[in-house]
Amino acid sequence: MTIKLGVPSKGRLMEKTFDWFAKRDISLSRTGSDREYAGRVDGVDGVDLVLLSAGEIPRELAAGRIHLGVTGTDLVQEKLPRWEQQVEEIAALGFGHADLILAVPQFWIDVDALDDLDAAAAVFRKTHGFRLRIATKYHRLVREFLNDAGVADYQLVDSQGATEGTVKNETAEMVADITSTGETLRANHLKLLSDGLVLKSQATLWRSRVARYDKDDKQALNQLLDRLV
Ligand SMILES: Nc1ncnc2c1ncn2[C@@H]1O[C@H](COP(=O)(O)OP(=O)(O)OP(=O)(O)O)[C@@H](O)[C@H]1O
Ligand SMILES: O=P(O)(O)OC[C@H]1O[C@H](OP(=O)(O)OP(=O)(O)O)[C@H](O)[C@@H]1O
Repeated sequence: MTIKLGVPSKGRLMEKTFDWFAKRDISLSRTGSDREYAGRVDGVDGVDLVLLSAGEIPRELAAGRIHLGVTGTDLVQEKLPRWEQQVEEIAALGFGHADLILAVPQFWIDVDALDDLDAAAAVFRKTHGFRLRIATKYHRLVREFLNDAGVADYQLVDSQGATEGTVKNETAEMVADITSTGETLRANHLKLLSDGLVLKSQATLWRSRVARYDKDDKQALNQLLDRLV
Protein backbone atom coordinates (compact mmCIF):
# COMPACT_ATOMS: atom_id res chain seq x y z
CA MET A 1 0.00 0.00 0.00
CA THR A 2 0.93 3.65 0.05
CA ILE A 3 0.52 6.57 2.39
CA LYS A 4 -2.17 8.91 1.10
CA LEU A 5 -1.53 12.61 1.62
CA GLY A 6 -4.57 14.89 1.14
CA VAL A 7 -3.88 18.47 0.06
CA PRO A 8 -6.28 21.29 -0.94
CA SER A 9 -6.84 21.15 -4.66
CA LYS A 10 -6.81 24.87 -5.39
CA GLY A 11 -6.18 28.40 -4.24
CA ARG A 12 -3.91 29.87 -1.62
CA LEU A 13 -3.79 26.79 0.60
CA MET A 14 -2.68 24.52 -2.25
CA GLU A 15 0.14 26.78 -3.41
CA LYS A 16 1.48 27.43 0.08
CA THR A 17 1.27 23.74 0.95
CA PHE A 18 3.31 22.88 -2.15
CA ASP A 19 5.89 25.53 -1.11
CA TRP A 20 6.03 24.17 2.46
CA PHE A 21 6.81 20.65 1.24
CA ALA A 22 9.26 21.97 -1.38
CA LYS A 23 11.29 23.63 1.40
CA ARG A 24 11.68 20.12 2.84
CA ASP A 25 12.80 18.76 -0.56
CA ILE A 26 9.53 17.02 -1.28
CA SER A 27 7.93 18.08 -4.51
CA LEU A 28 4.12 17.99 -4.76
CA SER A 29 2.61 18.81 -8.12
CA ARG A 30 -0.59 18.69 -10.05
CA THR A 31 -0.35 16.61 -13.19
CA GLY A 32 -2.45 16.61 -16.34
CA SER A 33 -4.52 19.58 -17.41
CA ASP A 34 -5.35 22.56 -15.19
CA ARG A 35 -8.72 21.03 -14.52
CA GLU A 36 -7.62 17.49 -13.78
CA TYR A 37 -7.38 16.70 -10.06
CA ALA A 38 -4.40 14.38 -10.31
CA GLY A 39 -1.08 14.88 -8.57
CA ARG A 40 2.29 13.35 -7.82
CA VAL A 41 4.88 13.29 -5.08
CA ASP A 42 8.63 13.32 -5.82
CA GLY A 43 11.46 13.09 -3.34
CA VAL A 44 10.02 10.42 -1.07
CA ASP A 45 8.80 6.86 -1.74
CA GLY A 46 5.48 5.26 -0.90
CA VAL A 47 3.38 8.45 -0.76
CA ASP A 48 0.43 9.31 -3.03
CA LEU A 49 -1.01 12.80 -3.40
CA VAL A 50 -4.79 13.17 -3.17
CA LEU A 51 -6.19 16.56 -4.19
CA LEU A 52 -9.34 17.44 -2.27
CA SER A 53 -11.50 20.36 -1.23
CA ALA A 54 -10.09 21.88 1.99
CA GLY A 55 -13.50 21.40 3.58
CA GLU A 56 -13.55 17.66 2.83
CA ILE A 57 -10.09 16.84 4.19
CA PRO A 58 -11.28 16.53 7.83
CA ARG A 59 -13.92 13.97 6.84
CA GLU A 60 -11.47 11.97 4.72
CA LEU A 61 -9.01 11.85 7.64
CA ALA A 62 -11.76 10.77 10.04
CA ALA A 63 -12.89 8.06 7.62
CA GLY A 64 -9.29 6.83 7.29
CA ARG A 65 -9.32 7.27 3.51
CA ILE A 66 -6.24 9.47 3.77
CA HIS A 67 -3.39 9.03 6.27
CA LEU A 68 -2.16 12.63 6.30
CA GLY A 69 -3.93 15.83 5.32
CA VAL A 70 -3.40 19.59 5.22
CA THR A 71 -6.28 21.86 6.14
CA GLY A 72 -7.21 24.63 8.56
CA THR A 73 -7.76 24.14 12.29
CA ASP A 74 -11.16 25.78 11.84
CA LEU A 75 -12.36 23.15 9.38
CA VAL A 76 -11.13 20.23 11.51
CA GLN A 77 -12.75 21.58 14.67
CA GLU A 78 -15.99 22.43 12.86
CA LYS A 79 -16.40 19.20 10.95
CA LEU A 80 -15.16 16.61 13.45
CA PRO A 81 -16.88 16.06 16.79
CA ARG A 82 -14.21 15.22 19.41
CA TRP A 83 -11.62 15.91 16.75
CA GLU A 84 -8.66 15.03 19.02
CA GLN A 85 -9.77 11.41 18.99
CA GLN A 86 -9.88 11.26 15.22
CA VAL A 87 -6.81 13.22 14.14
CA GLU A 88 -3.41 14.15 15.53
CA GLU A 89 -1.87 17.54 14.88
CA ILE A 90 1.57 16.98 13.34
CA ALA A 91 2.65 20.54 12.50
CA ALA A 92 1.22 24.03 12.26
CA LEU A 93 2.36 25.23 8.85
CA GLY A 94 2.60 28.98 9.48
CA PHE A 95 0.18 30.15 6.77
CA GLY A 96 -3.56 30.29 6.19
CA HIS A 97 -3.90 32.37 9.34
CA ALA A 98 -7.51 33.36 9.83
CA ASP A 99 -9.76 34.27 12.75
CA LEU A 100 -13.30 33.00 13.08
CA ILE A 101 -15.17 36.00 14.45
CA LEU A 102 -18.63 37.43 15.09
CA ALA A 103 -19.43 40.67 13.27
CA VAL A 104 -22.43 43.00 13.28
CA PRO A 105 -23.40 45.99 11.10
CA GLN A 106 -21.30 49.08 11.80
CA PHE A 107 -24.47 51.11 12.33
CA TRP A 108 -25.40 49.05 15.42
CA ILE A 109 -23.75 51.65 17.61
CA ASP A 110 -25.04 50.11 20.85
CA VAL A 111 -23.59 46.68 20.10
CA ASP A 112 -19.84 46.31 20.64
CA ALA A 113 -19.58 43.16 22.75
CA LEU A 114 -21.38 39.88 23.49
CA ASP A 115 -23.35 41.34 26.41
CA ASP A 116 -24.71 44.03 24.12
CA LEU A 117 -25.56 41.37 21.55
CA ASP A 118 -27.48 39.36 24.12
CA ALA A 119 -29.60 42.40 24.97
CA ALA A 120 -30.05 43.41 21.32
CA ALA A 121 -31.07 39.87 20.36
CA ALA A 122 -33.86 39.83 22.95
CA VAL A 123 -35.16 43.20 21.72
CA PHE A 124 -34.88 42.01 18.12
CA ARG A 125 -37.03 38.98 18.81
CA LYS A 126 -39.71 41.04 20.54
CA THR A 127 -39.79 43.60 17.74
CA HIS A 128 -39.65 41.27 14.75
CA GLY A 129 -41.25 38.10 16.03
CA PHE A 130 -38.32 35.93 14.98
CA ARG A 131 -34.82 35.34 16.23
CA LEU A 132 -31.88 37.36 14.97
CA ARG A 133 -30.17 35.49 12.12
CA ILE A 134 -26.43 34.79 12.08
CA ALA A 135 -25.07 33.64 8.73
CA THR A 136 -22.21 31.13 8.90
CA LYS A 137 -20.81 27.85 7.71
CA TYR A 138 -19.29 27.18 11.16
CA HIS A 139 -22.42 25.90 12.89
CA ARG A 140 -20.86 23.74 15.58
CA LEU A 141 -18.17 26.23 16.64
CA VAL A 142 -20.53 29.20 16.73
CA ARG A 143 -23.21 27.34 18.70
CA GLU A 144 -20.65 26.20 21.29
CA PHE A 145 -19.17 29.69 21.57
CA LEU A 146 -22.51 31.45 22.00
CA ASN A 147 -23.73 28.81 24.41
CA ASP A 148 -20.65 29.37 26.60
CA ALA A 149 -21.21 33.14 26.31
CA GLY A 150 -24.84 32.78 27.44
CA VAL A 151 -26.32 34.17 24.21
CA ALA A 152 -29.42 32.18 23.22
CA ASP A 153 -31.85 34.40 21.27
CA TYR A 154 -30.50 33.77 17.78
CA GLN A 155 -30.77 31.36 14.87
CA LEU A 156 -28.06 30.25 12.49
CA VAL A 157 -28.63 30.46 8.76
CA ASP A 158 -26.31 28.48 6.56
CA SER A 159 -23.97 30.40 4.26
CA GLN A 160 -21.25 28.48 2.44
CA GLY A 161 -19.59 31.54 0.82
CA ALA A 162 -19.84 35.32 0.37
CA THR A 163 -21.18 35.30 3.93
CA GLU A 164 -20.52 38.99 4.58
CA GLY A 165 -23.00 39.78 1.76
CA THR A 166 -25.92 38.20 3.60
CA VAL A 167 -26.49 41.29 5.75
CA LYS A 168 -26.87 43.58 2.74
CA ASN A 169 -29.02 40.93 1.07
CA GLU A 170 -31.19 40.86 4.19
CA THR A 171 -30.96 37.11 4.66
CA ALA A 172 -29.15 37.61 8.00
CA GLU A 173 -28.63 40.36 10.60
CA MET A 174 -25.00 39.46 11.39
CA VAL A 175 -22.28 36.97 10.46
CA ALA A 176 -19.79 34.53 11.93
CA ASP A 177 -16.99 34.09 9.42
CA ILE A 178 -13.27 33.96 8.83
CA THR A 179 -11.32 37.19 8.64
CA SER A 180 -7.71 37.70 7.71
CA THR A 181 -6.93 41.28 6.66
CA GLY A 182 -10.39 42.53 7.69
CA GLU A 183 -10.97 44.02 4.23
CA THR A 184 -14.07 41.98 3.44
CA LEU A 185 -15.69 43.00 6.73
CA ARG A 186 -14.92 46.68 6.16
CA ALA A 187 -16.12 46.59 2.57
CA ASN A 188 -19.42 45.17 3.78
CA HIS A 189 -19.84 47.72 6.60
CA LEU A 190 -19.45 45.16 9.38
CA LYS A 191 -17.52 45.45 12.66
CA LEU A 192 -16.06 42.83 14.99
CA LEU A 193 -17.48 42.30 18.43
CA SER A 194 -14.67 43.11 20.86
CA ASP A 195 -14.97 39.70 22.57
CA GLY A 196 -16.28 37.85 19.53
CA LEU A 197 -13.19 35.84 18.59
CA VAL A 198 -14.39 32.23 18.29
CA LEU A 199 -11.17 30.58 17.09
CA LYS A 200 -7.74 31.37 15.67
CA SER A 201 -6.96 29.10 12.75
CA GLN A 202 -4.04 28.26 10.52
CA ALA A 203 -3.16 25.60 7.96
CA THR A 204 -2.01 22.45 9.75
CA LEU A 205 -0.70 19.00 8.85
CA TRP A 206 -2.86 16.28 10.43
CA ARG A 207 -2.47 12.53 10.81
CA SER A 208 -5.50 10.26 10.81
CA ARG A 209 -5.79 8.15 13.97
CA VAL A 210 -8.23 5.90 12.11
CA ALA A 211 -6.43 5.05 8.85
CA ARG A 212 -4.88 1.59 8.56
CA TYR A 213 -1.14 1.25 8.18
CA ASP A 214 0.62 -1.96 7.12
CA LYS A 215 4.32 -2.46 7.93
CA ASP A 216 5.49 -0.68 4.74
CA ASP A 217 3.12 2.21 5.34
CA LYS A 218 4.44 2.70 8.86
CA GLN A 219 7.97 2.83 7.48
CA ALA A 220 6.97 5.27 4.73
CA LEU A 221 5.10 7.43 7.25
CA ASN A 222 8.02 7.57 9.65
CA GLN A 223 10.44 8.44 6.84
CA LEU A 224 8.12 11.17 5.64
CA LEU A 225 7.55 12.64 9.10
CA ASP A 226 11.30 12.63 9.80
CA ARG A 227 11.73 14.84 6.77
CA LEU A 228 8.85 17.16 7.62
CA VAL A 229 9.08 17.96 11.31
N1 LIG B 1 -8.80 35.20 3.67
C1 LIG B 1 -8.19 34.13 4.16
N2 LIG B 1 -6.88 34.17 4.49
C2 LIG B 1 -6.26 33.08 4.99
N3 LIG B 1 -6.85 31.89 5.17
C3 LIG B 1 -8.14 31.80 4.84
C4 LIG B 1 -8.87 32.89 4.33
N4 LIG B 1 -10.13 32.50 4.09
C5 LIG B 1 -10.18 31.21 4.45
N5 LIG B 1 -8.99 30.79 4.90
C6 LIG B 1 -8.65 29.45 5.39
O1 LIG B 1 -8.48 28.58 4.30
C7 LIG B 1 -9.05 27.31 4.57
C8 LIG B 1 -9.97 26.92 3.44
O2 LIG B 1 -10.98 27.89 3.37
P1 LIG B 1 -12.37 27.66 2.67
O3 LIG B 1 -13.26 26.87 3.55
O4 LIG B 1 -12.79 29.01 2.23
O5 LIG B 1 -12.01 26.74 1.52
P2 LIG B 1 -12.28 26.95 0.02
O6 LIG B 1 -11.08 27.57 -0.57
O7 LIG B 1 -13.62 27.59 -0.14
O8 LIG B 1 -12.26 25.44 -0.35
P3 LIG B 1 -13.39 24.46 -0.71
O9 LIG B 1 -14.60 25.23 -1.11
O10 LIG B 1 -12.74 23.72 -1.81
O11 LIG B 1 -13.60 23.61 0.54
C9 LIG B 1 -9.75 27.41 5.93
O12 LIG B 1 -8.99 26.74 6.90
C10 LIG B 1 -9.79 28.89 6.21
O13 LIG B 1 -9.58 29.20 7.58
O1 LIG C 1 -10.27 39.44 5.94
P1 LIG C 1 -10.05 39.21 4.47
O2 LIG C 1 -8.59 39.23 4.10
O3 LIG C 1 -10.87 40.11 3.62
O4 LIG C 1 -10.49 37.70 4.15
C1 LIG C 1 -11.70 37.18 4.59
C2 LIG C 1 -12.49 36.54 3.48
O5 LIG C 1 -11.75 35.45 2.90
C3 LIG C 1 -12.59 34.31 2.87
O6 LIG C 1 -13.38 34.30 1.75
P2 LIG C 1 -12.98 33.63 0.38
O7 LIG C 1 -12.12 34.57 -0.40
O8 LIG C 1 -12.41 32.26 0.59
O9 LIG C 1 -14.39 33.54 -0.32
P3 LIG C 1 -15.75 32.92 0.23
O10 LIG C 1 -16.39 33.99 1.08
O11 LIG C 1 -16.55 32.67 -1.00
O12 LIG C 1 -15.43 31.68 1.01
C4 LIG C 1 -13.48 34.50 4.08
O13 LIG C 1 -14.69 33.73 3.98
C5 LIG C 1 -13.75 35.98 4.08
O14 LIG C 1 -14.87 36.31 3.27
